[in-house]
Amino acid sequence: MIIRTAMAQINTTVGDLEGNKKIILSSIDSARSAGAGILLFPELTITGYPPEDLLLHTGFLRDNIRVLKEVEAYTTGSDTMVVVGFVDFSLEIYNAAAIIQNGEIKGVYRKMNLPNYSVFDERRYFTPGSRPLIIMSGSLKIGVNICEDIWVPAGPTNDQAIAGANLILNLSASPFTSTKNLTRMSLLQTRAMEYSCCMLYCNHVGGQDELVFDGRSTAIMPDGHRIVARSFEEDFLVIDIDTDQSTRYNLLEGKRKGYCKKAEVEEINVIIPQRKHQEFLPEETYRVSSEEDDLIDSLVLGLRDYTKKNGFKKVVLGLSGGMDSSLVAALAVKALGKENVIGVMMPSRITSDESKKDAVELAKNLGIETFEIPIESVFDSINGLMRPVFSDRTHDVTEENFQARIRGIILMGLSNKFGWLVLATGNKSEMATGYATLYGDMAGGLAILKDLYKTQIYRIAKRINEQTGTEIIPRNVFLKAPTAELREGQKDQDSLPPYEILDGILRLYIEESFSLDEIVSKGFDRETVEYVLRLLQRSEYKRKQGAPGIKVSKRAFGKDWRMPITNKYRD
Ligand SMILES: Nc1ncnc2c1ncn2[C@@H]1O[C@H](COP(=O)(O)OP(=O)(O)OC[C@H]2O[C@@H]([n+]3cccc(C(=O)O)c3)[C@H](O)[C@@H]2O)[C@@H](O)[C@H]1O
Ligand SMILES: Nc1ncnc2c1ncn2[C@@H]1O[C@H](COP(=O)(O)OP(=O)(O)OP(=O)(O)O)[C@@H](O)[C@H]1O
Ligand SMILES: NC(=O)CC[C@H](N)C(=O)O
Repeated sequence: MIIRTAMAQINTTVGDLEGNKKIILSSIDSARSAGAGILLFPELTITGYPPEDLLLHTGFLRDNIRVLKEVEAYTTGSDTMVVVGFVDFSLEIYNAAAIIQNGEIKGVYRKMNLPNYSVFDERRYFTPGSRPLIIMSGSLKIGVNICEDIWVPAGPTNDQAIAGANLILNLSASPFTSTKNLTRMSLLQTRAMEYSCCMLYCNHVGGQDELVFDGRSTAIMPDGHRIVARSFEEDFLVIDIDTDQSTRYNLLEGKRKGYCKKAEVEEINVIIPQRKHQEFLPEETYRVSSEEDDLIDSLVLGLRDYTKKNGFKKVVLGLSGGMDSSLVAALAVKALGKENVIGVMMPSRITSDESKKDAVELAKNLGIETFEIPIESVFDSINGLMRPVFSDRTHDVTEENFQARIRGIILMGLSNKFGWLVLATGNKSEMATGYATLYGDMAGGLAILKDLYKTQIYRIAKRINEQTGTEIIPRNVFLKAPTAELREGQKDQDSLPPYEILDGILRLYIEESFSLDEIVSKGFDRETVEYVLRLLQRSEYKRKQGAPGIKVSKRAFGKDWRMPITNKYRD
């Protein structure tokens, strides 16, 4: 049996019910013109994902149902079966998929496995569904399920396959991490091959606060053949699926034989149009991108969507001539175009000529507008103002931080006056150790490097230069030692262990949850590990007040990291 299927990998926006509806309706038009019998959307299509506490407002829930009804009405006169995500609402709420055809909702599936780990919080809101769903179309059986349903062992896919499903439709909102593509792809391939099923997996794409969804929606056949949509951008895949391939593989390999018991499933009937010939079965299109390319693409999409979806056009940042601000500026230009990025040089008497030269060269290479606003007079003024109070106390970190805070005031002033979003430049190594000034260089709306260790930052910056084929980020920025330039001769490495060691320790503690002793057993010096973990533990208060970042790792500071501030436990 040949079915023409379409997957709409779309970039919806949380809470933009009308905007999302427009995208859904236009995808329905595309599916109709393509002659598709099935059109699949990502998880919670109507509300966007994750809607978080909007789900606690009945007005929002009702508006989502109203939009669903409008989508339902729009399908009148068409036999394309549309599978769209929405919030089902009847006293309790369910993360659900509506199966709609010709102006009628034929059935609703409620997600059974609600993820509640990492960045997911679905049990805070949703009640789990209780029954897998099968769509019957003559001898064709199609299972519908939602994202996490396919990740768990013995989930609904299992029951649907045992009940005879030869095609599985999964609506997904699976956020990017640097290792997710490999895990996800091998999972999907395993499911398709273990159940001898054809599978359509439609993932969301776009940035939503600290999350980035990378798309890569996938059609996968029982022989493991994969057709994958574009990453980090919208896409519309049309594929003719021969569902008999599932039947043949099942007979050949006998995987479902012996499962005579009928699984507990709900059945609905929908007539799905068939085709005579398989015209669209693209070549295998699965490709593995390099970690650096994926990271660049995810940061660019995360920054672009955060900026646009929050109503900003331009961004502003302090340009120090150091690596962090150089990389943020380069990524911002990739995301928004050079005309929408403004760099501000704010030298003090400590700022070296080398730093000034590097900042100017970077700005020139990127072609961005710059301002130079020296901070010396304000610094002198605040020192004068405080002299009677500080009396004979020696200069220390207080005065260092004044400089960072003056820069924060200037950037926020530019933001207020011109409506530019301030980009903070802090990285994960700094955020972990508290090596940043609260209300100073931590000021800003979005900290795009917040989930990248300093050692990764150098690799990504190198890759940006390779991609552009020029030294956009000047060579000297790579060569000189990192410095906060808040006191004469200061180097990061005066306060922190070398970044290779620091990042190694942090990664084991944050991403792998190792204990102090376990980290030491990996070959790190005990005193250094103790020092790093103390820094990490005592700077929690800073992270709680910092700008959101973009999650790209297994565990990011943000939704994924909920350490108490007041905490006496020491490893
Ligand atoms: N548990 C807690 N809960 C709430 N607040 C707490 C707190 N513990 C301290 N505090 C507050 O925090 C203050 C200390 O924090 P803060 O004022 O930020 O200052 P602090 O952490 O002492 O100093 C900032 C450090 O970051 C370095 N830095 C700054 C800027 C850029 C870079 C760079 O390379 O990128 C590095 C700088 O050289 C210095 O070593 C305390 O004076 C106190 O007011
Ligand atoms: N002279 C300066 N002019 C403008 N902004 C500055 C200046 N010094 C610091 N900043 C801002 O404060 C941020 C924090 O400084 P920091 O030294 O950590 O970053 P960096 O100089 O970009 O990188 P690195 O840490 O590799 O030297 C900078 O990224 C920049 O946005
Ligand atoms: N929305 C979901 O159910 C996502 C959970 C899933 N494990 C993922 O990251 O892909």
